Amino acid sequence: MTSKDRGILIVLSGPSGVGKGTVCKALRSCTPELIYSVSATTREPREGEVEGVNYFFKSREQFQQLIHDDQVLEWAEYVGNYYGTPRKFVEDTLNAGKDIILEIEVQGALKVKQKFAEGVFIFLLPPSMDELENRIVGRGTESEESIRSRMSVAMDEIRLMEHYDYAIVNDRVENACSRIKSIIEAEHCRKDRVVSKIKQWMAEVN
Ligand SMILES: Nc1ncnc2c1ncn2[C@@H]1O[C@H](COP(=O)(O)OP(=O)(O)OP(=O)(O)O)[C@@H](O)[C@H]1O
Ligand SMILES: Nc1nc2c(ncn2[C@@H]2O[C@H](COP(=O)(O)O)[C@@H](O)[C@H]2O)c(=O)[nH]1
Repeated sequence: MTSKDRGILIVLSGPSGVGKGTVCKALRSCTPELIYSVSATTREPREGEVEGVNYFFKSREQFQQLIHDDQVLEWAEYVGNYYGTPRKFVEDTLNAGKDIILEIEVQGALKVKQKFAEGVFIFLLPPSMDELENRIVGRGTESEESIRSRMSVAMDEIRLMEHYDYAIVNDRVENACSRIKSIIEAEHCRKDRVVSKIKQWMAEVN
């Protein structure tokens, strides 16, 4: 397998509450071949969250050890907690030729971009800032303080949108999901990815 036959790394970012998790869930149900990267975090589990499904929940000491052992591809401190992407799972998935999606905040996404410039970086936007706040509040998982912090970080995150390849408004989940699906399909048809496969076939024929 040539390096070009690796899977595609897709990074989905956007402010807290915009709907990344909801859109990802919809995407995964209609694209079962797409692999989802489960992050590690030091934040407390929310009601219903399951270890290894939503996150790998860690103490701060355990998380610092992961960083020390170079086991995270990227990490960031967000509203008082650490979040990071386990490195090996991502690398193994890509090497197996499968596509993987990371649902992460902006600082981490920019670190991934430095390492995987060929990745596909998608920014999810709310229809308006009022709607963003409605969604965070409506989810009912955050304290007043957490909502304030997340809304204030959201403005800084949106300012960094220019570093992304695509920007999608999450007006309706089905629309956002089908736009992301189209992006992934188009990325599979990028000339450089296809040309490397053709070259491989030609080398095998000769
Ligand atoms: N298109 C949409 N229209 C209306 N509500 C939505 C839409 N997308 C998501 N929501 C709702 O908004 C809330 C936040 O969504 P979700 O938890 O997926 O956001 P998130 O970006 O993953 O947040 P976080 O980064 O904090 O994990 C949820 O209650 C979800 O049901
Ligand atoms: N840099 C990273 N950010 C991550 C990762 N996993 C999740 N996140 C982002 O953190 C915020 C808050 O998440 P929440 O579950 O507490 O609401 C959100 O933007 C997530 O996308 C990660 O591995 N690295």
